Amino acid sequence: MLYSDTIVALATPAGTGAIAVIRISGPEAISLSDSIFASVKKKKLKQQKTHTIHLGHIVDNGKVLDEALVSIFKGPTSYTGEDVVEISCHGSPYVQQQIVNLLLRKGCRTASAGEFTLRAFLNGKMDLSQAEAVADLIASDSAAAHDIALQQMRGGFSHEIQKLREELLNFASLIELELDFSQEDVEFADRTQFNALLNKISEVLKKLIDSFALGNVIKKGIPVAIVGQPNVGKSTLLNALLNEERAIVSDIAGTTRDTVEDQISLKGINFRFIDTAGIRETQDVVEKIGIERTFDKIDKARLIVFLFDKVDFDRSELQRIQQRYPNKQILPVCNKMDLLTPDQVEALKKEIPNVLFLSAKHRKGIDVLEEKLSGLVDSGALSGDRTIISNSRHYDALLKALEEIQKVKEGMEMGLSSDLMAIDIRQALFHLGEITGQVTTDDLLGNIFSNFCIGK
Ligand SMILES: Nc1nc2c(c(=O)[nH]1)N(C=O)[C@@H](CNc1ccc(C(=O)N[C@@H](CCC(=O)O)C(=O)O)cc1)CN2
Ligand SMILES: Nc1nc2c(ncn2[C@@H]2O[C@H](COP(=O)(O)OP(=O)(O)OP(=O)(O)O)[C@@H](O)[C@H]2O)c(=O)[nH]1
Ligand SMILES: [Mg+2]
Repeated sequence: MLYSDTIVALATPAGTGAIAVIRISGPEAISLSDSIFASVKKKKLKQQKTHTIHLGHIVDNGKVLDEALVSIFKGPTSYTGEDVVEISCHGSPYVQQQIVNLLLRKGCRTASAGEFTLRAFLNGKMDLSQAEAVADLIASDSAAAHDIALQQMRGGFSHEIQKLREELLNFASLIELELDFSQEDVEFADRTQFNALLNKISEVLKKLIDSFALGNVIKKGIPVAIVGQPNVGKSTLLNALLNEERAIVSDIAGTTRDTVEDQISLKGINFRFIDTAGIRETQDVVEKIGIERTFDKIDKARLIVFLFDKVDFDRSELQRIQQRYPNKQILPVCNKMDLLTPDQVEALKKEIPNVLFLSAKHRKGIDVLEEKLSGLVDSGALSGDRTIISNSRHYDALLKALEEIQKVKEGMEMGLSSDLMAIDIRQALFHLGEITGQVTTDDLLGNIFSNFCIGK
């Protein structure tokens, strides 16, 4: 047992609810609970089996505070690996506070953010990437982000990394052993097998690294900038997409000054739409700042909806944006189709092959745009078992691990001596271990768990 103190925290949100859950973990969890709980069956929790629930009263100095259900989980078969007790009490803030205070008086300590999960990690109940996934799962607000977190929580990719790391560790030991026999020129580590392992590891690492572009974007929501000249209907389109009068619309060119943004989920993926100030030459100081912000937002966006509203729109503006952002997906969209003749529509279609038509004001064609946007996200990558990483800490560690693996491979090809190769292998092992938590520092753990909720 790593910890000698017993921690307590409210596991449900503060405030009034039907029921609130108070969570206790540590060596004294059961005895402390016994000291404040009188079960209707008159049996002590200590005598009860793990994973059982008991009805009774929470009593403070002979005074009944609440009727409650108490669940017990005996270590090591619990979430944290320690003895855990959960008190489900009535959800009044007063009752919650009284019970927590009572437990503090009896000798519990207030849990810090994420401390239950930190203990689960330190007690070997989960590895670090699984613990991080718990926080991601709680924070996930779209189906896709939820899927990624859940997969990671189940150990999807950390088990794979762990296995590869062990195989690499094996070779490291053999190669280090060769150092002891350096006079005799022996090779304990089969170089062909070792090379095959290095290739396998690089392949896995590369796949995971590539998945980050999508994973990160899914976690944060895909930023889509709506840009175009003043008055083309950008704010109207934002409102239509959000189904809410979010941005001010008027027939005065230059209405939107500051950017306005909001999220919606399309087919389980979050998109963050950013309405921007219309681009034009202007002497207005405030409008100028707004237009600068438009370009800042385009820099950060992943997709650009270029909106225009008439047949004779300024083609040079579209070209300028295409030239300035050659690596971004730009979607030309023609608004106010209600004002166009069928001939004009046909002509535009011919000129701009992938153009979409809609009428933001009349909410026509919005579904086509939505369809198109969600189609642009590589949905094939989302379905199936492919692992997607979404955590930048993992991404950094994977990049560094891959770099070291490449060094080892190059070293082998150049016939580098075992001692130098061993150093690079150790580095690779270090970075792989950072992901699963086999290598940690207090700083790192502090960083990760302080972002959790209290009670988690
Ligand atoms: N009331 C409650 N609900 C909860 C949690 C919790 O801690 N309490 N969880 C917290 O996040 C999640 C469930 N996760 C859990 C994971 C493991 C164990 C557990 O007791 N594991 C044991 C024994 C498993 C068994 O054999 O039944 C173990 O792993 O050894 C409990 C909850 C979501 N819902
Ligand atoms: N006929 C028609 N008018 C539209 C349509 N969409 C928007 N409008 C009108 O176009 C005018 C400008 O709309 P906004 O949404 O404010 O335009 P904007 O692009 O945000 O303009 P700035 O913020 O000034 O850059 C308003 O009068 C809208 O009602 C449409 O589909 N058809
Ligand atoms: Mg506007």
